[in-house]
Amino acid sequence: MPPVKDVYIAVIGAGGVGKCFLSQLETLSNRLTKNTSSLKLSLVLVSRSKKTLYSPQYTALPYSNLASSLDSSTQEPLSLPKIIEYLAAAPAKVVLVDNTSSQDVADAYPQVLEKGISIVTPNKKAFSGSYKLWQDIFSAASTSGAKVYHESSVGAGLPVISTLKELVDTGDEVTRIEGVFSGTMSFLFNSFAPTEGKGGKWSEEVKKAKDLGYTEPDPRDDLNGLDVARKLTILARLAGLQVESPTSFPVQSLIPKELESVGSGEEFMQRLHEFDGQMEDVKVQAEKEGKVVRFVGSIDVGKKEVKVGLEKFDRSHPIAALKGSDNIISFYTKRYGANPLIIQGAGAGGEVTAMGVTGDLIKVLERLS
Ligand SMILES: NC(=O)C1=CN([C@@H]2O[C@H](COP(=O)(O)OP(=O)(O)OC[C@H]3O[C@@H](n4cnc5c(N)ncnc54)[C@H](OP(=O)(O)O)[C@@H]3O)[C@@H](O)[C@H]2O)C=CC1
Ligand SMILES: N[C@@H](CC=O)C(=O)O
Ligand code: NA
Repeated sequence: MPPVKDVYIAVIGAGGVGKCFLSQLETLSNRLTKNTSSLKLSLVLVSRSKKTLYSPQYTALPYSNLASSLDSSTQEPLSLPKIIEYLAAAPAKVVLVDNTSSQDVADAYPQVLEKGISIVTPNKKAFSGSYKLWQDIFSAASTSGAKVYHESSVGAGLPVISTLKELVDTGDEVTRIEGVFSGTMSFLFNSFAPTEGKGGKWSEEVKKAKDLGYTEPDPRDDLNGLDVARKLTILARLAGLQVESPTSFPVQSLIPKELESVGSGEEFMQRLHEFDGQMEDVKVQAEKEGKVVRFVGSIDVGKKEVKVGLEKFDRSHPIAALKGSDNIISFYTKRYGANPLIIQGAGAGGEVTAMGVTGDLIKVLERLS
């Protein structure tokens, strides 16, 4: 039997996605042990915004009661530089799993990768931040040999990024990418403006989307179009466009003007119902044309144009007929011709997002030398 190779796993962020990931990690770890794999995964650190639980000697943390052990941890919370220092000193390969939506954590990826620590993440901030950060991340990874995967940053666990990379790497020419890229927006419009029936109140549907774990930690990041703009920035860059940032192209915001300067997400949620009439008008306008309204995005690679916003669709259109939090993403390419390659399914939710993260971890494990 080959000697057992240790791989240490550190998880930052234990919210909706993070908790599901930890449970999938436990299953993966047990499966490797049961199959007498040559790999042994040890969870050595878990952290939330104000709590850290870690193993100073890199022995594996137990999975039982992990959430409560983290909540009641009396260990001094480690700052990001301290976490990187701790992981860099580990006596084996390390994978950092970033399950936050933190820009600070994202900004540290180049330093993490430089130290040979691989990264898997659903966090969009690193790959849709400045173009310089994007370049620094991939150059640090190629210099150190560390791996970086972010499948769940677009379309949650749906194989969107891996598919686009394969189209590009095998020499296909991607001409256009379009569709519904937000689980939250999909859920909102499918329930607020359904193809049949009346639909619910806008603010109540927003609350439901938040309770179901579809929204960003602050739902305004979905409603202002920025979450979709981030995803399109990532896809456009992978398709070869040098998009500077998610604010460098037209993005329609659904935040009522009157609430743009509201300080907290909580206050925003409390006051949103005052402006339900605005979205109702948009819905009625589309209905007068026999259509429904949906929030979509598109990338025209040839024209170098990216845009995000509301559009009206016939009720029979595949985008109008989506259900739940489903995304639909169409890749138009030279090889696929007039009939695009289409990916459709749940685009938000803890379990499906964590699946993309765990899948990425498996890819890293397969590639670690
Ligand atoms: N939810 C979904 O359907 C999808 C989410 N994603 C992405 O997954 C990521 C996680 O989303 P989700 O789980 O829903 O969000 P949550 O708000 O539920 O969880 C975020 C977690 O990150 C922790 N956190 C935030 N900042 C820091 C920090 N600086 N250091 C340590 N921990 C931190 C929070 O700590 P605390 O618990 O203390 O607040 C919390 O545990 C986001 O990037 C999101 O965009 C991607 C696709 C789909
Ligand atoms: N808030 C996002 C979560 C996944 O990226 C969405 O609704 O799509
Ligand atoms: Na994905």
